[in-house]
Amino acid sequence: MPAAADTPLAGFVIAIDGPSGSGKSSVSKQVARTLGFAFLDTGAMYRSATWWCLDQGIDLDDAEAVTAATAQLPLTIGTDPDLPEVHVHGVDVSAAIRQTRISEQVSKVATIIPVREILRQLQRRLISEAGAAKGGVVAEGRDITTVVAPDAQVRILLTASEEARLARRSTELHGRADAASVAATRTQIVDRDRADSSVSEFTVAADGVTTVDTSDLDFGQSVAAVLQVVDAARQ
Ligand SMILES: Nc1ncnc2c1ncn2[C@@H]1O[C@H](COP(=O)(O)OP(=O)(O)O)[C@@H](O)[C@H]1O
Ligand SMILES: Nc1ccn([C@H]2C[C@H](O)[C@@H](COP(=O)(O)OP(=O)(O)O)O2)c(=O)n1
Repeated sequence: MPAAADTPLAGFVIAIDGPSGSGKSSVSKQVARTLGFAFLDTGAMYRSATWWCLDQGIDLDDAEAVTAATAQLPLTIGTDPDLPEVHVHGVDVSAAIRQTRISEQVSKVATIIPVREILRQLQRRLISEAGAAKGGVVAEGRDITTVVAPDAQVRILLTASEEARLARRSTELHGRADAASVAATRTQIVDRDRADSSVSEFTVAADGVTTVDTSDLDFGQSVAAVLQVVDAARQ
């Protein structure tokens, strides 16, 4: 359950967690579009904190400095699934936060516990505001079902085999999934998930969380599978 100080969330909340490349971001966006709900990409917030620290010349191994910078993070994040723009200090960082230099370093920031608490509070506030404005919100990340919004009406762990996730990310980054491209993608998927799993459990579903395995599903089938879980909860 949420910590005592947390106020209840507004709107219908769908929380989706899972490892890198499981389809969280793309599937959650499409589910939000279909339902007319808002969408929150919490990974983009960790990426933005990383971008901000690097921009400020902060050593990412200095946990205190990273925490202090995150506490002052001048972040604006869009919750429209068709316009999930991210600005830091007025700069549109939507593309910059997806660059390899951020992907390779974001786990350093995401594994600092006080940073997680700062972003958790901000995420709960954004989920509540977006849920109130649109009637519902799909929020995705690594700890939404367990830590940020364990009180969500729907909680889903979106998984896929390592092979499927590597092939998807390789196709996204390199336009193909041959042996060399998959090998080049491995650091961004396998190593990052290993680091991230030291602070969040996103490989095994917690009590009350429904697992949706997309290994053998195409994109449309994955969206349909999530919508089926949502429909069942709304009956
Ligand atoms: N079920 C699926 N089948 C095939 N490709 C998918 C599926 N789900 C997502 N993808 C593709 O895989 C890539 C990674 O998906 P993404 O949503 O970014 O994953 P995550 O947010 O979990 O890292 C994207 O290019 C996306 O279009
Ligand atoms: N709720 C969250 C969301 C993301 N993170 C971390 C884990 C990831 O390494 C980074 C970036 O997340 P993001 O969802 O953009 O990563 P992928 O697109 O799935 O590869 O942030 C987290 O620790 N907790």
